[in-house]
Amino acid sequence: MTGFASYQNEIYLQGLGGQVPPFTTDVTGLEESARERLGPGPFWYVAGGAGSGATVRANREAFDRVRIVPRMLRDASERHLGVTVLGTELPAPVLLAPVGVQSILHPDGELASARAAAELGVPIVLSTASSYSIEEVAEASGDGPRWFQLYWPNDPDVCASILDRARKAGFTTLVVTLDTWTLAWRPRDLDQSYLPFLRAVGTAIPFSDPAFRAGLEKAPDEDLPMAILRWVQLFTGKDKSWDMLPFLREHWDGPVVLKGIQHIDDARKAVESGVDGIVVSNHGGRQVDGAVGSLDVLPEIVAAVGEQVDVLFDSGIRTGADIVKALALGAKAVLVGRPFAYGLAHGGQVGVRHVLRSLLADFDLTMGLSGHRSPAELGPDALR
Ligand SMILES: Cc1cc2nc3c(=O)[nH]c(=O)nc-3n(C[C@H](O)[C@H](O)[C@H](O)COP(=O)(O)O)c2cc1C
Ligand SMILES: O=C(O)C(=O)c1ccccc1
Repeated sequence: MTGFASYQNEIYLQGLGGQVPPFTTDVTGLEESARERLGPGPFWYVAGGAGSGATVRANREAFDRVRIVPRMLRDASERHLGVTVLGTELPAPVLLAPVGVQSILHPDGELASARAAAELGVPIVLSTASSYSIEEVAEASGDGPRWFQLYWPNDPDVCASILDRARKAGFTTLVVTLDTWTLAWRPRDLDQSYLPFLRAVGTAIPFSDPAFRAGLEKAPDEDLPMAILRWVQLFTGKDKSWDMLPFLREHWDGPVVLKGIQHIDDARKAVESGVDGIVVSNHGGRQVDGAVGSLDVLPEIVAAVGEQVDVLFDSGIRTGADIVKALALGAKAVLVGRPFAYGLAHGGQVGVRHVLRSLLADFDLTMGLSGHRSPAELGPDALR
């Protein structure tokens, strides 16, 4: 076995010396064990969804309705899983999704996940709601590939300043999240009155930003409530529209990707507005309750715009088979959210690395055993 699948051999061989993996290799089982490790606030902040949780369930049900049809005697023993997406070379078509406030899961937060991702060459997408600054995460990420996720602040000077810092710190691609201009009704968080930002977690990027600080009379550590208030005002987006996208182009010289697309008309608008890619995502079911499963809309969006822009996918990826399914339906790459967040909760950098290696090994083996040597060989005919 080659590549990521070698993690399987490594685990079995270590077993001969009496060693077992740091925690489960079943990524679908991580939520349960994270619940035992985390307090109810952080656990439900990650695991919860909008409203009744119907969209979280719809995301998984969409995967369950699609099945892989394996092919035999095609010599898929050697696989090449690498892809180039928007100018970034990926060892496999997988990125770490932007996940904010990671220090609620482990004190090393984004630094740990950046280090784990860099070890494997997997890109991170750093959230605007990071618990560490852009520059701190860039240092942890080292030579690792890194993209930056923007929550678009209402103040253009703050926006330009954050983008400037991200570019200077080696972030190559900009991912603009459109679906979270305010937080959804999230009963699991509301019942506990648990919101990390109001405790100044996930505010490191603006709090360390000169343009943000210029709008404050006192530094954030001298008047925390005021700084938090300004943070809320800045990131509760009121005034965004399609015709404002050129502003981002002016302030970013790399590829621009819109995250949170679910409707084909919005996918077409994204293309018309000249962006380079989209992420078909419903934010892991955290924003609109009762929404369609993200995988359900992927094929129609790929059919509408897949020739013009790179279509990425997230929401519900938990196994190697899920990655195969999303790629077969036309995604160029997938983003993984909660699984790596649970890995972080289980053991910082080592935990994220273990989750990523498990998921990638599972993907590698599922590719081979279903008769596919590379992502390019996957199409709708691989599925039923
Ligand atoms: C705890 C948590 C925090 C998140 N924070 C952000 C964020 O700051 N920015 C963003 O664009 N998406 C954020 N997301 C959404 C993820 O990027 C991604 O769309 C989603 O987690 C994918 O679904 P999955 O968790 O089922 O893989 C967050 C998700 C979780 C679970
Ligand atoms: O919780 C989320 O889903 C999310 O995207 C977010 C929004 C603002 C700050 C941190 C995370």
